[in-house]
Amino acid sequence: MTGDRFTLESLDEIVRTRAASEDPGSYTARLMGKGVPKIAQKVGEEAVEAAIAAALGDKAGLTGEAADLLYHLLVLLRACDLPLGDVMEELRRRTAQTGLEEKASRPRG
Ligand SMILES: N=c1c2ncn([C@@H]3O[C@H](COP(=O)(O)OP(=O)(O)OP(=O)(O)O)[C@@H](O)[C@H]3O)c2ncn1[C@@H]1O[C@H](COP(=O)(O)O)[C@@H](O)[C@H]1O
Repeated sequence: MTGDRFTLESLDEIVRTRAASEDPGSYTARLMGKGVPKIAQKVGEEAVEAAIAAALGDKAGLTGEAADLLYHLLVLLRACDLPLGDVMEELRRRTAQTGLEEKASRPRG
């Protein structure tokens, strides 16, 4: 049974609907209204909080911070008009090689 499966795509669909809503009670709509730089800042903050929770061995904290991070990343992708599917396709493409092979194929900066 897959009907009740909750995936990143499910959350992305919720974000899409709420971002387009003009509901004053929607955090998503309010955040979208603040623009890309503010949303990007939130992603950075949530990433740091998740990293700190992990470093402290705080598994419950990491669960919450990782959820915050993934949610805010989806809002950022939407604000940048970058479909989640494009990111998933990039991840799918990388499954053809190991992580170290992929790293070696990156242009050197
Ligand atoms: N998954 C989430 C989710 N995770 C975290 N958050 C919000 O992200 C915020 C992060 O908290 P912070 O303390 O870091 O930020 P803050 O102080 O509230 O905000 P700033 O003043 O820093 O901008 C909190 O307000 C959380 O409620 C989320 N808000 C919404 N969702 C999902 O989006 C759906 C739609 O939400 P609305 O758009 O609010 O209807 C919800 O039903 C959920 O499924």
